[in-house]
Amino acid sequence: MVFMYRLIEANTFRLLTSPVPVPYISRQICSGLLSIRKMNSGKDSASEDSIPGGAGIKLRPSPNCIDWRECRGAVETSSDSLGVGHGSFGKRRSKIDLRSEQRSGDGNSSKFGNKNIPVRVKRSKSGQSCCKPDEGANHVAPFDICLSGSRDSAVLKSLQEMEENQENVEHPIEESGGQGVLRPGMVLLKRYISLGDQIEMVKTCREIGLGPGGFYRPGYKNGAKLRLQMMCLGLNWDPETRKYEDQSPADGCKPPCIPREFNQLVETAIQDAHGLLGKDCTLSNVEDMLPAMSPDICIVNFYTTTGRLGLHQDRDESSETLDKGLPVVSFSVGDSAEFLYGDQRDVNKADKVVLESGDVLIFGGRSRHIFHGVTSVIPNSAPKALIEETRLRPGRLNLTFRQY
Ligand SMILES: O=C(O)CCC(=O)C(=O)O
Ligand SMILES: [Fe+2]
Repeated sequence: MVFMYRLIEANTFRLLTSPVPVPYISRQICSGLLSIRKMNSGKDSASEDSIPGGAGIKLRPSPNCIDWRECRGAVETSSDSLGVGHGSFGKRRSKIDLRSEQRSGDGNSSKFGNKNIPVRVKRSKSGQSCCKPDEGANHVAPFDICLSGSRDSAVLKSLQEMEENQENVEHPIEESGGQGVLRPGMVLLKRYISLGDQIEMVKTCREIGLGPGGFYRPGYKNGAKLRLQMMCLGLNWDPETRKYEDQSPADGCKPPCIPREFNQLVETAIQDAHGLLGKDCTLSNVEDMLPAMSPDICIVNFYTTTGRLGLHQDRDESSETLDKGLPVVSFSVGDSAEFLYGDQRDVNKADKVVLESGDVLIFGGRSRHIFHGVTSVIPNSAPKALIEETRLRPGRLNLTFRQY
């Protein structure tokens, strides 16, 4: 009943508008201020399942993005559910201890919050929404990255298939080359995120993703769609304009904030990557190879098992960020994926690595402009306990953090 209400309400609140270029914006939404000044209008051809690059604006992100915990419109978890925000996610590690953590008995621990209690979605007591979507447009309910109901046949089927699959399949960690420096400025931390933190990350993304500025399927004006669901935190990235803006094209809402715990984990991961790079005695300053950064943007993608993303460069951040080579930090959770990367937009010339649940990939410095993409998601490869705890749909959650 509550869920029905939620769906009806979501349909009333969300709308789908085609992304419209906003050359000059000075907008105030929910006390957030952002100014965008158009610098140039360089434009490449946009195609389905690729994210073309092209920096074109100068903007100043506001620290006053929506605090999704206080202002999440129709979505609220009960006080006994997520417990997010009270933990110390990401603070716990200063040394790299990767493969062992996820495999060992305590690998599912999380300081992020209470891990055992399922997410419960209900209407906010206040019914408050920071966002007043426009009226009269198409209404689309946000995409739910988790399946509802523990007895959902899709969950049971997925768990069963996963069990069968994982009995036969060799673990791809060895095939994928393990962790380390993949190329100058590009570091892979295998199984870096503990299972407990992965679980909390899924629950948090699910909760934010069901609220204002949540998951939707991005596309272009010509009707082509990316083969993924997306939600942007901090600032919204628009595939049509390839610009960062202060509202989501799906519902007109201001993007929710990046949870503090996510940013802490990013910072710790960069420090640990520096630790790895520091083992190379010829490097006098690891920051020359891989600069540090403070993320103010997080693009959260969810790929179903047929999802993918064409080769592209991430080059829509500010010229300062790009010139300094401030890294993109990517978290993978759920099913594994084949990730391609290389110097050209050519799949035949690209290198391949399998990104598994818990992996952190960092590319900055001389690798900041690499072409990269996801060619396939490997079905039934997610950790079983993650699916059991979160009911994450078959597929892969990916979070990429950037500094504008
Ligand atoms: O899913 C991934 O691993 C990559 C995502 C990505 O490249 C992006 O969002 O720009
Ligand atoms: Fe990218």
